[in-house]
Amino acid sequence: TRISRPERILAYVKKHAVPGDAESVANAIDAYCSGVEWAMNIGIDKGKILDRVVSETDPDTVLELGTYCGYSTVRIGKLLRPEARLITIEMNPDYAKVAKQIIALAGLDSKVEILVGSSSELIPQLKKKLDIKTLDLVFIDHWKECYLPDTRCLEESGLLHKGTVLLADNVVCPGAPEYVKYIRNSSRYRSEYFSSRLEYLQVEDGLEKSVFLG
Ligand SMILES: Cc1ncnc2c1ncn2[C@@H]1O[C@H](/C=C/CNC(=O)c2cc(-c3ccc(F)cc3)cc(O)c2O)C[C@H]1O
Ligand SMILES: [Mg+2]
Repeated sequence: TRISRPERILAYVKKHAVPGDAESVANAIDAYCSGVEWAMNIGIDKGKILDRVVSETDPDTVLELGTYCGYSTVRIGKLLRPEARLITIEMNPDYAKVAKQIIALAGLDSKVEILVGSSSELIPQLKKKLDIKTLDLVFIDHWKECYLPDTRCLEESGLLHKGTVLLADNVVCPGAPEYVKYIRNSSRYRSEYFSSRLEYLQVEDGLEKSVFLG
């Protein structure tokens, strides 16, 4: 069988990116997905909103749900302070294998830890296994029907503090209606919608930023 789309992306990044240069890795993935074949990375337009939220939050500890090829992992990782940590959870071992190489190529492996498994199983273990107290930023970009149950799990695991930022991709396309309904109606969050476009296309999509109020 042909190599997978993530492996085709990895091959292109190996050929076109500069090792240790995270920006060139993200640019190579964007060039491939704009010019050769679409992939479900957050992309350039929503990526700029992600960059702004990460920079404004200036987090010590970040959790990402849904690594895929590691594109947003690299975009976030390159903005973090040296002592900050980014934990990213990916249930598909083949995707995790590609992401690990892309993150290493970007020179970010010292800041990033990839956990292979289901978020619903791993979130309750984060405090014990990874000595994490609380999370400053959570980027949510995995299966859309998992956004809400995992957010509830983060709350119940005591991983959110007053001011923790949740940033969810695809709240318009493909959409995460249960998550949006919950988070916008909850008195425990202050939410804001950032309108943008679906990665590499002219379709509307956007990000929902929600600050946990404790
Ligand atoms: C529960 C759980 N735990 C750990 N990893 C998990 C997990 N659920 C999915 N994952 C992992 O995240 C990744 C999944 C992401 C799901 N993202 C999507 O389905 C997705 C889909 C689109 C899209 C838009 C328009 C279209 F016409 C077609 C597709 C765009 C996007 O930005 C997306 O993130 C890979 C998967 O292995
Ligand atoms: Mg997405």
